[in-house]
Amino acid sequence: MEAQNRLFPIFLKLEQLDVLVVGGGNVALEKASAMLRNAPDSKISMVAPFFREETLAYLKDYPQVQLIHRAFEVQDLDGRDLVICTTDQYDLHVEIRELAKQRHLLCNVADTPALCDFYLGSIVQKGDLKIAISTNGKSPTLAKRIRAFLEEVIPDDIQTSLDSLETLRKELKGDFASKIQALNELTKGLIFKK
Ligand SMILES: C[C@@]1(CC(=O)O)c2cc3[nH]c(cc4nc(cc5[nH]c(cc(n2)[C@H]1CCC(=O)O)[C@@](C)(CC(=O)O)[C@@H]5CCC(=O)O)C(CC(=O)O)=C4CCC(=O)O)c(CCC(=O)O)c3CC(=O)O
Ligand SMILES: NC(=O)C1=CN([C@@H]2O[C@H](COP(=O)(O)OP(=O)(O)OC[C@H]3O[C@@H](n4cnc5c(N)ncnc54)[C@H](O)[C@@H]3O)[C@@H](O)[C@H]2O)C=CC1
Repeated sequence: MEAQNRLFPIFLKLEQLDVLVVGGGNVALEKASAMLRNAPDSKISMVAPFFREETLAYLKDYPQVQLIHRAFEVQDLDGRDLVICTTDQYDLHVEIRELAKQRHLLCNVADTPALCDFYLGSIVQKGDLKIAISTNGKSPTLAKRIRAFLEEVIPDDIQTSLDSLETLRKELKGDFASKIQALNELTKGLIFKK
């Protein structure tokens, strides 16, 4: 079947990357908190002439997040891996997107999908299990609803299964193919029957 949603999801180790958020308002808070909820040690810098109180209050618990209190300047992109634009300045976002392309750094423009190299997803977290949901940009609200549904139906003790499987995985002897076969057998009846 041909893919309808052609986005390719990956799971980033944000503590090893350097993220710049341009803007310090509501959307900046939404995107920064999405990263920090998942990766509390994320290396993030935020540049804005004005930071909303709510943003500052939230960031108090994350002293590693660097705040730069002025308008964006080109050198703010130096050494970054990702840039997320959240201001109310469309022309600035177009300019940053262009600068990011030249530097081969990935760019998200929160309110303009056409300018994005990647989208943030809705994230389900249960211990080590993490599920990222994308609606291909069509309805973030539906993504949020599906997240809430999955949070509800996935058992909280899924972590126990994961821990047992990790132990087993380490203990299993034999070649690659026989390990796969054993793990497939073991997990057959584990969850979600149709
Ligand atoms: C393309 C994308 C780019 C990106 O931001 O990466 C994007 C774009 C836009 N969002 C807009 C609005 C809203 N976004 C949310 C919420 C979330 N948005 C998120 C991701 C994404 N949003 C990416 C696609 C994800 C996908 O494929 O589904 C989530 C999943 C992740 C996160 O942000 O952490 C997070 C839910 C997290 C959760 O709770 O689980 C809500 C609802 C709410 O806040 O309750 C609203 C208001 C209601 C509405 O409009 O639907 C607008 C309109 C702007 C305007 O009107 O001007 C645009 C621009 C446009 O669509 O043109
Ligand atoms: N608030 C929301 O939930 C949503 C907002 N939007 C859109 O997203 C944009 C941003 O919204 P908000 O975060 O609510 O606005 P906001 O007013 O809370 O924040 C805008 C931020 O951009 C910063 N900024 C402005 N010029 C800058 C520059 N040259 N360099 C660096 N930072 C700069 C401001 O200092 C401020 O921190 C708006 O265009 C809005 O229409 C879209 C969807 C939802």
